[in-house]
Amino acid sequence: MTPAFDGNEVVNPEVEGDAEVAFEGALRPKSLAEFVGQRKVRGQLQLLLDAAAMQDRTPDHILLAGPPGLGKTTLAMIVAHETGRPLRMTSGPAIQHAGDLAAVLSSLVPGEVLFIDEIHRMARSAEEMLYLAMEDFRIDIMVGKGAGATSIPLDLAPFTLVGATTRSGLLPNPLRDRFGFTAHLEFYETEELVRVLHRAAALLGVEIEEESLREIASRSRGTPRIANRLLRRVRDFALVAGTDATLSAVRAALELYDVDELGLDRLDRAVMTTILQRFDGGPVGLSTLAVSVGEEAETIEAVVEPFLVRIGLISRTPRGRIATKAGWAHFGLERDSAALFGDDL
Ligand SMILES: Nc1ncnc2c1ncn2[C@@H]1O[C@H](COP(=O)(O)OP(=O)(O)OP(=O)(O)O)[C@@H](O)[C@H]1O
Repeated sequence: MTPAFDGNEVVNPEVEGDAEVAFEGALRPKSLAEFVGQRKVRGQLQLLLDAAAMQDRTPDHILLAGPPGLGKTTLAMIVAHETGRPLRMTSGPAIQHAGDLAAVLSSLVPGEVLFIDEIHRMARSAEEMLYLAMEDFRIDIMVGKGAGATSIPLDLAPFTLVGATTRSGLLPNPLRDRFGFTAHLEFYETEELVRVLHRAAALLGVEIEEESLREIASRSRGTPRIANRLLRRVRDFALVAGTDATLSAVRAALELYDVDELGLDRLDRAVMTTILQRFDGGPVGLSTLAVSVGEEAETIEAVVEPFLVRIGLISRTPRGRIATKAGWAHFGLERDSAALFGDDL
């Protein structure tokens, strides 16, 4: 279900209207050479694809792990494009029974790239079927029930599985072990996002100055998807205001959309102020935090936390999340004096 538009869709990777999806599709790089950043992963992937091509076989299965919007779907598409094979896309939540997976696997053509997004959310029974499929390109189809049940082996066409997950820790070891290569995607540096934005601005025909691109990049939570969306919001802002996309237009647009100088959005700030004020800096457990801000624990863990940890505003401890010195400072608070500020920062 697509949540209602609340003016914050620009920085919430969970919200995707049709226009946003079409926009993303148009901006996706088609080859590894066009893919910005993630230098190490690109090199590793290139080697894997080249070796498979030299031996005329399907590339090993690939697991892509990392927060939303860093390019997992894009990389899956690139694997298909670079190998010249068709791509089949599905997602963990769509595979609720082993039969759902059997239907997909049995219809793959030789060499096809199968992309399973959110692979950690697949049904357990399907996971077990996938082990055999990944290893031996074979599945066992169960026919009948109870004492009369028999399993019929079915050979599959060789395929490359590309799995994507925001929570690789949730994948069972037997599944994780069957991937020949796991790529951990990292948040992007500002300079890399500037390159992503240059490319997007050229493709969208947006005229924008270098310093404006840099400002957008530095406030994009290290995430290309967010950078591209902010660019679109800035373009809209400049269009409606009848100005160029100058630095001051960028700042005004980002202020309008509640994106602060570090790129924190409304949910990031809600999490931070809850830790700082309601729990006096923590430690606070994930589920308590999720209830307090009215958001799913999974969203907090996969979307909000990785970035707050990366920029050093919180740290994760066995007892829960705690605000760091920098976290207190960013909100103009100090631990001892925090209690004086009440709940409405
Ligand atoms: N390295 C990159 N260079 C240029 N553009 C990128 C790069 N990575 C991602 N993008 C752009 O960011 C957008 C989001 O990327 P993508 O959908 O691949 O992310 P994702 O990791 O699959 O996210 P999710 O897990 O939420 O599906 C796309 O429009 C894509 O063009």
